[in-house]
Amino acid sequence: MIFRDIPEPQIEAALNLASLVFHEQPDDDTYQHHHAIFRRSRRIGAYDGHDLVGVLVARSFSLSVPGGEPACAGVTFVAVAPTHRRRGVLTGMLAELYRGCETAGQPLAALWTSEAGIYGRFGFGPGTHGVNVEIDSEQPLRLRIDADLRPLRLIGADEAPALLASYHDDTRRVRAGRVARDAFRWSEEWLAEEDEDDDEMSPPRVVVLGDPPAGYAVYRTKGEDDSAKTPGTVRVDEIEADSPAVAAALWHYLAGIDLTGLVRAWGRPLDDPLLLLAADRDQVRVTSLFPALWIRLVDVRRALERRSWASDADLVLDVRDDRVPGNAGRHRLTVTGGTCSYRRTDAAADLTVDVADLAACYLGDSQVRRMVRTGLVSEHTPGAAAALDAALTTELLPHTTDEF
Ligand SMILES: CC(=O)SCCNC(=O)CCNC(=O)[C@H](O)C(C)(C)COP(=O)(O)OP(=O)(O)OC[C@H]1O[C@@H](n2cnc3c(N)ncnc32)[C@H](O)[C@@H]1OP(=O)(O)O
Repeated sequence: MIFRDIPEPQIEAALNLASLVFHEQPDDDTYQHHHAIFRRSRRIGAYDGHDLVGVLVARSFSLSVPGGEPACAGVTFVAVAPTHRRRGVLTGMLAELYRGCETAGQPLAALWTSEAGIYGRFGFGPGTHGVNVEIDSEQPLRLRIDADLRPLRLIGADEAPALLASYHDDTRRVRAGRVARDAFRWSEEWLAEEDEDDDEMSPPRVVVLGDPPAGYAVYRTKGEDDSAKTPGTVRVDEIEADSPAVAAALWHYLAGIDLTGLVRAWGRPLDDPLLLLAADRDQVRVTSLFPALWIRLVDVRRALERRSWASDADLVLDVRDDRVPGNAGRHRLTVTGGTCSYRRTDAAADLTVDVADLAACYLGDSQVRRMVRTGLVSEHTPGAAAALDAALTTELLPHTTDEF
């Protein structure tokens, strides 16, 4: 088996392999869209002789981390021919990816899983979580604070990138785990006319409060479904607000749209203020909690050095990583004044941690102390886990909206 980049003339073969594996028959528009993604990305192929039997696409973007935004390989379209499963094709493609990340200066890789059981063994850990929230909007939404009364306005999806891109970038500075959106991402993906998963959904609607914007929401609607006994539904894809009062105004608007009786907000952050603002938690319910973006610290030293830190620390980490040997072993993490250095050492370890668990804690989502309590991380020096947690902590939990 040979692993190498897929040349542009073979994109069609790679797309055909992906369609076969994902049991899909994309229409023309979707095919062209996927073709554009493949053209713009690194494409790793697995070849059995001349036959392409595996594909892995690595998109290139920056990911917000506390105090920075390092380059990240966004892994997607991972597909192995049904004839070649469980023969190490995925393993080989990921090894090739990790080698390429070093050359490309990408200390991080990230992905959304199809099945959560696949990627932990390759060093990925769930770096952000999301919650799905449902609001019963057959009755007026009751919130515990007053809403900002400034007028709301609907803008065209084509106007949104120019008006909202810098606002969205500001949110990335306070919420780690967010992908940078270029013009292609905004127009062709985030605000695409058709919803790729549900063709009954309306085009995207964008509502803005304030000028300049103090908050906005992106949503789609769907009419009542008699057979499923589902009322007209508002699906909220994104809502950002400068203040709780602005958030309250946007939620009231979304819950008050005529001919709808249900608001479904997908993948909200665990610390979404809505959950505290709701006067009736039977009306505003969390329906599921799931790992969202999985993160891989491909280069642990660079990844740690690219983020900012909340408190000083001096700890020796013994990192286990059997896929990227350069990461493995004992390193001294010294944090002073918000920045860190991370150097190899022979000193005794304070903590032994798998690289996937370190990734789960990297953006401030998971706690090292919890990992110690559950037996995943070994603490050799009492207090070491608490010290690392204090240094990693962030004001807001990390959160990812964009699937890729
Ligand atoms: C980011 C994304 O694109 S997510 C989409 C992932 N793609 C899919 O789900 C499409 C359908 N599935 C496939 O194409 C393939 O089965 C893949 C990509 C999931 C796995 O590819 P393979 O080449 O068979 O994996 P490979 O042989 O390298 O297996 C590596 C290890 O992962 C394990 N593994 C592979 N698939 C799975 C799975 N679905 N669940 C749990 N473990 C898995 C293997 O058992 C093996 O474990 P081992 O090292 O302990 O023996």
